[in-house]
Amino acid sequence: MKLITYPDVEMMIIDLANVLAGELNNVLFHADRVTLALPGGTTPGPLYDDLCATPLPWDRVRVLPTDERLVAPDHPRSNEGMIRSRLLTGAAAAAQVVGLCPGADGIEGVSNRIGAALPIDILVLGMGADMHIASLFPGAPELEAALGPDAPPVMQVTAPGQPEPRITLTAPVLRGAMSTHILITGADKRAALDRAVELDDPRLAPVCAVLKTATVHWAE
Ligand SMILES: O=C(O)[C@H](O)[C@@H](O)[C@H](O)[C@H](O)COP(=O)(O)O
Repeated sequence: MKLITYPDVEMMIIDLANVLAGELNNVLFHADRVTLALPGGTTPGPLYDDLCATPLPWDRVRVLPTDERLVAPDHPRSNEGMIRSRLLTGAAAAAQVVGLCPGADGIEGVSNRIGAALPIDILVLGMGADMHIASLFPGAPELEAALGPDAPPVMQVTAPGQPEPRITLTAPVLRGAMSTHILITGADKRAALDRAVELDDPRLAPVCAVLKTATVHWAE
């Protein structure tokens, strides 16, 4: 794990947006398309506000939410909706979002749809103070299966304490990313990160599924 500590959140956002722009361009230098997996939640919005202004061939960028609440894309709690409103604007309006919201073809259909966008090239994750990433929550009955080497690429899971069930990319897909960034702020999440490093067990701290190869970006 590499940990970068920033003097403030604004500096962290500016730096990470630059890093992501560089990584996206590097992939696009030798590939037709690039898959960028992004979290929902409240932290990454300002990152998307910065990133969307980056001049790059956004029409060759596939954006994959790391997870989704089981709500319609136009619902205020939708991660896809948040990503569309904060990232798919300006230069980045031409990017393609591959959503996780199941249609009539259910989770099978989601799995088929995201297949063409895998493996992930560049992964950005948030983390909860309970050490969850995406919607891999400690204590969820489906966690063991979602962490396993034979997990399907995407699963519907329980999210303890959350208002609705979730759809999440599973650990093998997240671990398969070429580059992984974890974006966290505040003392609670910094303490949670230290706890995860100590536990070193994804069944107790799901972030451990990707931590060893991740760059963690943190500001108070
Ligand atoms: O659906 C979601 O909410 C996210 O994908 C989730 O994994 C998020 O990254 C963490 O819960 C941190 O959320 P905050 O950024 O709101 O603290």
